[in-house]
Amino acid sequence: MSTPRATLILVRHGQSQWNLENRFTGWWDVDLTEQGVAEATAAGALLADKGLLPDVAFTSLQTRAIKTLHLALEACGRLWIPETKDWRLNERHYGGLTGLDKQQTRDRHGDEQVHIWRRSFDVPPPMLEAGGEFDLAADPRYAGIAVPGAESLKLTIERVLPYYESDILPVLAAGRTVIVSAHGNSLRALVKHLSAISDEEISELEIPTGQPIVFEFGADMAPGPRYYLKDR
Ligand SMILES: O=C(O)[C@H](O)COP(=O)(O)O
Repeated sequence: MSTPRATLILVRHGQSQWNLENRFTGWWDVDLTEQGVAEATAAGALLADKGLLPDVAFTSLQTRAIKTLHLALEACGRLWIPETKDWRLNERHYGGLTGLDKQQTRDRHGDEQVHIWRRSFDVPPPMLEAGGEFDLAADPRYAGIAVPGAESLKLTIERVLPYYESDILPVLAAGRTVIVSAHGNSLRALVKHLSAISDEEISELEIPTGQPIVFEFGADMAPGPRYYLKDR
């Protein structure tokens, strides 16, 4: 009997309150908006409609991704599947930009600087002030974890990729259909690796909210081209 084909479904959380307010979010824990709830439910309905049903789930420690996962799984009748939450799937840490309005930050520092902070490969945003309003060091969910002060995409990749390789890839290699509900930049990290996107070209890649992206793997576990499930 042949092993079923490994399939990876990536979903960025639905619209969050700070996506709506246009604020830098990173590790700060904000909830979904009403539109975000609708997007997450629609993502699950699409999985059901296309008959692509996940058997195993992974998500971050952040409410917006966890809720997106649960809403999507409920919509496709798969709330019962095993799920693992891990900080290594968290959004990249926005450091000292956390909580700031993205437009006001552009007005203050210029479009180019903000683009570098948001989309460069290896320039991290300014460090978060320790002990300030957005310091998560004392948050019990991060007990025992060295919460970063700021992360570039490169630093994000340095924790997402080892986790993918140690925890997600073996499940895929067993021929399972895996769903990962995560964040714009933790998913850019994964897509960069799976689609072999260069450090330069990755600045162009945007991940829309609530839109399942699919990779099917070959028998050699090489990922095929990615596609949006809505287009199939
Ligand atoms: O953390 C955030 O602010 C967003 O989720 C992603 O932000 P970005 O589009 O600036 O990378």
